[in-house]
Amino acid sequence: MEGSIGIAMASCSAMQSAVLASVSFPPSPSSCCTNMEPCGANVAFAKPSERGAHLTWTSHHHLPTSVRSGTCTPFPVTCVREARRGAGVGVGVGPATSIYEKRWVKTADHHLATEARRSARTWAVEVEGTICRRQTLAPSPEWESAHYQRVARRRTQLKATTGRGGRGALRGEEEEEEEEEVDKKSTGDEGSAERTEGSGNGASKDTKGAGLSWISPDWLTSLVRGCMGALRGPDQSGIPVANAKLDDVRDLLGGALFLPLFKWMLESGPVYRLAAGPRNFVVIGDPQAAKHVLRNYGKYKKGLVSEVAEFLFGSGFAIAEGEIWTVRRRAVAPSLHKKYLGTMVDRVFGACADRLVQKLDQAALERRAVDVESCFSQLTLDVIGKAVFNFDFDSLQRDSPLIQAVYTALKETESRSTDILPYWQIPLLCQLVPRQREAAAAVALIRATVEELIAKCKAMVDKEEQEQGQGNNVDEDYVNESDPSVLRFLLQSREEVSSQQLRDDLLSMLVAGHETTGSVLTWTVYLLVKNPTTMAKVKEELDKVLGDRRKPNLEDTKDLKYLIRCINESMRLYPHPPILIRRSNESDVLPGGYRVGAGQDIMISVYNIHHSPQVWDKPEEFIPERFDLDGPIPNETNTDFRYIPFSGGPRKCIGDQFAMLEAIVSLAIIFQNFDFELVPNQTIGMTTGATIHTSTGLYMTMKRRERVAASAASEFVLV
Ligand code: HEM
Repeated sequence: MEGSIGIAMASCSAMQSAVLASVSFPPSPSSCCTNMEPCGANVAFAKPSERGAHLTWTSHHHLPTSVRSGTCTPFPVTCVREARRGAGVGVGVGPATSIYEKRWVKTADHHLATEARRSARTWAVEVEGTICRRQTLAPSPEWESAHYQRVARRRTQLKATTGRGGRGALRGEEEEEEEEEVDKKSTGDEGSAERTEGSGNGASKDTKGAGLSWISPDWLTSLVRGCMGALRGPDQSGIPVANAKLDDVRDLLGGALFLPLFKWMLESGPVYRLAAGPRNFVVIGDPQAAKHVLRNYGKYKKGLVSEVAEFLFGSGFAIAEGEIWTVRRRAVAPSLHKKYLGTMVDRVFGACADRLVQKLDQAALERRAVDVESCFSQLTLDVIGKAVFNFDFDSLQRDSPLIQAVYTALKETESRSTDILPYWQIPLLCQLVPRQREAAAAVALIRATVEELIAKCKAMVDKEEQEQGQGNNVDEDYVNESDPSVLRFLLQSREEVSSQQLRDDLLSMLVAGHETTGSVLTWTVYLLVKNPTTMAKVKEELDKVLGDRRKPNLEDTKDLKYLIRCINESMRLYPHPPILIRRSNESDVLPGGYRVGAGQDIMISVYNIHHSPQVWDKPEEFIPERFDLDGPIPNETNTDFRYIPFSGGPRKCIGDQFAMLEAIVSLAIIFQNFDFELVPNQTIGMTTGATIHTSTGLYMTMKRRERVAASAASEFVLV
């Protein structure tokens, strides 16, 4: 029913929660579980060859029992196959030590990786007779583009000198391989014979208009072309169509949705059409077009995102439209006022970060590696629990099923946005499909938790009012001393609101404020640990501004300018969410002359804008100094929408200041206390829920910093 894309997604979403690990070819016994924690549920292997031949297991259930049970017996990789595009599995089969496929597959591990990367094919790994892993290894767009241009140039030269420039003109094994790839790039057909002259790097960019750009060879694009052409006549939009291959789409569905979008931007330009089956998206990677869409909220609504996330957010204002959104945003936004933020800095952010320090302290003593991504997810859940509900999830100390539930639900929203058929609108099917049952259970858990917290707070407010006869008047900067939470503010202000609406609004805050900030912390730490000079500057600033004090206050946060720039730069490189979704209410023309029809689904790829070489110098490099230290904190307005990590326009994030303060305080406290080191030989892949996650965790070891080692005792008390 779902079609191939839906099926790929169903299995992928199940895979996300599965144990992921890296292996090398052949896996070495000594690599097993080194430096990883803990064995069993988090089995990981990290032993790359020098050429990076590690591959990732994506299905826990398919791992051999010995591994699943955590005994970690080394196991043989018996066979590697190539899964051919569109043809299922099973072309070349051979033992891992002598893999062959057609004429070019070599024998040892690094050859496999090189070849797989070069050809961007889908590889499957078979262990004990079971296919464990299937993943496309794509070459980097830069490599790919340079590579194919080089081959095309050489062919042209040869043609000029010898009159022969077609297939077979270049000699030597490697050259033949290159030729074959050029052919595939040009024609989109693996078995095809002659390449089309002049199709160079294989991109089907249409510089003259959309009509020509419908030349995409892939069947999906062709299908859409046919359907749209039949329904609407020739395309007049001026929007080129990305040359999306089925393998690209598989990748897109399996993990990091935003990565192929970036690849296609390099091929097709900053605004292009993605014809993913019957649904098609206009993908925007241009700041001016993004500004136009985000600022004109009347013309562009949330659209698809509201449809696919309704099962989670209900009528919560994060996805609501029209009157409900206007009224509820107006009611909730004032709760995050300046005095409230100061209270959070003093009483919540520092206290929660200090708990993390205690947890890391233990690991440092035991010289144990820790998955800092999980730690930050726990930290931010604890923070948002206190900040919104005055409830202590204490997830840093004990497992909270809520974290997994939030992740499962968000992953489901992402999956729904690219399912070919919205089968999840049929209640009966939802009960039958395991992915839907999991999602429903996750939502039920989140809702029950929020309802319980609201009920408790309501009872408290009623009791106090009975005892003290308090009125309903709430000042603009009202903060209840014993309970400074958003929930308390809202109950005290006695807005007319149904319990269900209140539940959905607070659930919106819980979900929107938890994963996002956790991911910002994760990637900022990652980038800083990878850039020791920058990290040294951060620590120097911390020592200068805070001295021996371990508790930054609201004023201090303004002086931690370099740390703030590091966070800004981290959110440029890793925006959360990387894609914003909108739908046009009416026909419109985007800056650049691109025409969109009414009802057009749109993806604003924040990732594309933030990584575009047309927008940023050295876009792939981590350079906090690119943002002037004495200038304003970068935002959508002062960068003219070149930098939009919190979106822009009326639906901009309401928690931006909250999140920045939380990140500054948490990182300040953590870096005051520890020096971090990356566990070597990890593959840090990316995948998405609503934010960018690592695909296998981010493992680090840490040491107490000398200067604070003596004062390990906590200063903070969580109120
Ligand atoms: C660094 C952390 C955060 C990032 C990167 C972030 C990012 C965003 C972005 C990009 C949007 C707009 C989505 C769109 O335009 O479609 C958004 C909306 C929203 N965010 Fe955040 N957010 C963060 C933290 C928070 C926090 C801590 C809260 C709550 C305390 C929060 C609450 C919300 C809400 C309620 C919305 C929906 C607003 C509306 O539609 O009116 N966010 N966020």
